[in-house]
Amino acid sequence: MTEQVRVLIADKMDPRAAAIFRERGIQVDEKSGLSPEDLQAIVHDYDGIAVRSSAKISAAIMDAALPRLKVIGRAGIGVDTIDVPAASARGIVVMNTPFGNSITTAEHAIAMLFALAREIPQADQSTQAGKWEKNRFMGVELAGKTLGLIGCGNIGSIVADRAHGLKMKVVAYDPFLSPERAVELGVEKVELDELLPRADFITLHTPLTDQTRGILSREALAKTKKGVRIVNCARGGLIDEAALKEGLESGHIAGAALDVFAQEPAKENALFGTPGLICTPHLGASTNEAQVNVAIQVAEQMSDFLLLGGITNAVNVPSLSAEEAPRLKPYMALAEKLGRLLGQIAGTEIRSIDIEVEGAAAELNIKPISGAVLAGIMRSWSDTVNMVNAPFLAKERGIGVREIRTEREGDYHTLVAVTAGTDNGPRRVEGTLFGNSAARLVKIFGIPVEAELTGQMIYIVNNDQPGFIGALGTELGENGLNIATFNLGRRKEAGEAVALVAVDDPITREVAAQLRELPGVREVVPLSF
Ligand SMILES: NC(=O)C1=CN([C@@H]2O[C@H](COP(=O)(O)OP(=O)(O)OC[C@H]3O[C@@H](n4cnc5c(N)ncnc54)[C@H](O)[C@@H]3O)[C@@H](O)[C@H]2O)C=CC1
Ligand SMILES: O=C(O)C(=O)COP(=O)(O)O
Repeated sequence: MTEQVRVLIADKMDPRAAAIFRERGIQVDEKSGLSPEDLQAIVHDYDGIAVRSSAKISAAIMDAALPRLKVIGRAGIGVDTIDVPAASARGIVVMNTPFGNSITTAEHAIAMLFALAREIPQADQSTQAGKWEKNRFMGVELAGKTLGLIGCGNIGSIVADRAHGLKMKVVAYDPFLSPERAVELGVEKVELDELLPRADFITLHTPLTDQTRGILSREALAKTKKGVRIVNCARGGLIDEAALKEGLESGHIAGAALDVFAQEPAKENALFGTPGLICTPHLGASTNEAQVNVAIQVAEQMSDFLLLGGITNAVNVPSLSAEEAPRLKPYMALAEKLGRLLGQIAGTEIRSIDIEVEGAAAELNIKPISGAVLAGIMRSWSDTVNMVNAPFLAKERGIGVREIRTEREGDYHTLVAVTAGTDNGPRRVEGTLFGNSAARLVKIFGIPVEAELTGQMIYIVNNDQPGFIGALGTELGENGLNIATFNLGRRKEAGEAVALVAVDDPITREVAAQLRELPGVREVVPLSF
């Protein structure tokens, strides 16, 4: 009986997320506002955890959630509250919903621009306090001003579009923005050092990474135009908060509108009360529309993954649609078996891995196939490897991986070949699918052999000589090992031969040693699949 799939919604989320999980037969618990300790205490019971930005998912929480946890779903964009490298190393998929709240967040940035330009929060407070300070509040127009975008991806592009509607000139600093895309968006692509002194308003729209942390540093802020107004609806760590406070106090910076803070929840912050500062409590994504979008998307994506193996919007593993997944499944099983075979025979000697797909296999997404090969190879070294962490582990061990696609068909309508580069030269295995589903090895180290890779097996290389098969059968029989299948191949008559023998029970070290003593035997490797 398969175990009930369970998901924890660990943050406040639109009820549609839970409804979707339930509709799809997944058991769901909703527990927002837990302390890290309380979260850590309960996570072992779940296959998936859905979060927004409040529940932080650290390596310690993942460790407590293993071996069961398979996926962390972010109902939103930023994954900086999830330790993604730790998830990758542990084989846990992390997915987000990259578009669901982008319009809403861009609109918040525009709202902040207006709030800064006309001091709306301050004027509101003063008016409701009965002061009627008509002469105190003198704003600036947005029309004709230069908006400097730092980060011009999904949200930055929407902000640019809205700013054009407001008749602003838009310049953007984003090293990954292509000149063609900049033209398409009608923005002028500039370097940061050019943007800083030119912009009347600056808005930030990058993720928080090691490269972007402190991008508006003290030095950068010093290069801005006098009277600049700054909006941050991206991440707190992007601005040096102490330098921002000084800039506001000195009057060099006319205003700053912050939705996000270096420390959240920001119940205390040295910036609070500084003249010209406007704050909202990380509301960028908080509209009904955005929350419905991200809740539905995250629940659909996580359910597709947990129930069907489909991967959408994962940030640490290539995508695989729920439609593709069933077609790829037999190939991934074949790829994993070929990998396991190589891993057990060539073991830790492997320095590089070439994965080739030919014929029908070449029409498919190669990434999951190569992920399965790597997982198969490395599973002989560690049993916590899966296709998510295998590419990272390969990289960590300095193993070069190449993927090669050949459209033409050879002897088989579909073929997956894996070549491991070792200190003793290349070792190549090839496999196909019979009837589009049954995995078969068809060639091992240049020798044609047809074998199902299953259960307990022995791989034997011997000199092709009369009497060997009889002697092998007798030796196995004397050790109480029943032969299930016997697959033979040879390079040429009286040359090198291989046998892949499936047996009903595991082969002990002692039996393997006895087999090595048989006349003409060159190599014996017990295998398990
Ligand atoms: N306040 C809120 O509630 C929300 C905040 N966000 C934040 O907004 C960020 C941006 O979201 P999207 O536009 O959807 O992401 P995106 O990935 O579409 O765009 C990010 C852009 O930043 C650029 N970038 C990366 N490194 C850079 C660097 N060193 N300098 C300049 N640009 C750089 C990228 O090239 C990319 O174009 C998210 O990562 C998230 O942290 C997102 C949604 C809601
Ligand atoms: O999507 C994002 O990156 C956000 O910052 C939104 O955060 P939230 O889901 O509102 O906690």
